[in-house]
Amino acid sequence: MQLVRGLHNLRPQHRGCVATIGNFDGVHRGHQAILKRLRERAAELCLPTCVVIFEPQPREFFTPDKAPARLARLRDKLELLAAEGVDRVLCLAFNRRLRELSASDFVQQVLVDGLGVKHLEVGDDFRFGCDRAGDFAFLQRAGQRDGFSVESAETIELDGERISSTRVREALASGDFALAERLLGRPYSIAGRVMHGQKLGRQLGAPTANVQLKRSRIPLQGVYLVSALIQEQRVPGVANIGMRPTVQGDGRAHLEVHLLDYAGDLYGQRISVAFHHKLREELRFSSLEDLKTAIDADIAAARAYWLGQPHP
Ligand SMILES: Cc1cc2nc3c(=O)[nH]c(=O)nc-3n(C[C@H](O)[C@H](O)[C@H](O)COP(=O)(O)O)c2cc1C
Ligand SMILES: Nc1ncnc2c1ncn2[C@@H]1O[C@H](COP(=O)(O)OP(=O)(O)OP(=O)(O)O)[C@@H](O)[C@H]1O
Repeated sequence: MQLVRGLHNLRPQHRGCVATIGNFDGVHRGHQAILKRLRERAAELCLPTCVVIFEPQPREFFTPDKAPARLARLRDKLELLAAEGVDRVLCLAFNRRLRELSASDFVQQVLVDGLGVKHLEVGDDFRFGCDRAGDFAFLQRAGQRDGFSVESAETIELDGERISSTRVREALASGDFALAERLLGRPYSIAGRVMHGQKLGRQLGAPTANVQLKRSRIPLQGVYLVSALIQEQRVPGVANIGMRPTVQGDGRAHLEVHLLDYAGDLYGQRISVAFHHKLREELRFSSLEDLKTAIDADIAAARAYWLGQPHP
């Protein structure tokens, strides 16, 4: 999959494609359905598929403090889109210039002059351009004028309700990982490189892999039953996501994973941590001894859980 950052990096050979536009945060089953349609249309027209995304996402630009925590950072989003068979991603910087672009200028500059779009696939609620003035009817008129077809994908629902990134975030916040998995079509996971920590974990009897988060806001906080994908092997464990109030934190959220019966060296490796069940909230303990007792209980709960389950 090819990544093109910014309109100025589009070349004549990028013209002519089947495209869709959106945030695609989490690449959930609604997104997957649109991407499937995109692949089908692309095969019919013998053209590559292109997904137009924004970085930051529009809400992060408008209200950085109120925008919801991302399900996936850009790197993970690109990996998920590649796994869906997307040929090209055009990543546009969402800034003042883009925000002020009218719907017709967006169509002209991005879709017509930039991408030479032949077919556009959008969700039924899709809106774009300054003040969200562009909608499906607008795109259809533009398509008739500029020579591209537009199709509105049917809404994908689960249990009678539309699947959305917002709904995945709500499922995670309420600890409903089974629902998150049904919305995403896979368990919710966070990937990152294992970094050196304070080396306190060993002292606590639970060595932990510190997974670099590289983002300030995470849609989860607390202690979880997890499994980590390490060189294509699933290893069960327990994880804490939070500020570690008991030890001297650095004011940033950390993801720390203790893997059951695992002794390998993970430093520098990129691992993917899948979340299966919430055990408890993160707490401030009055001593390291109390924290150790709590972590021992978390590990015992994880062992009991995995005993009753098929191996992850
Ligand atoms: C299963 C688990 C549960 C944890 N729960 C808490 C907690 O409730 N409160 C807290 O302050 N830290 C908690 N921690 C984080 C520990 O403080 C942290 O792992 C320890 O300080 C080791 O840090 P280090 O790897 O940087 O040495 C937890 C860690 C694990 C693995
Ligand atoms: N459940 C769904 N069924 C069909 N199309 C969808 C569904 N969810 C999103 N889409 C479409 O996928 C494209 C990208 O969606 P986008 O990520 O912007 O929205 P979303 O998943 O609904 O997120 P949010 O909850 O943040 O609004 C848009 O065209 C959107 O209409």
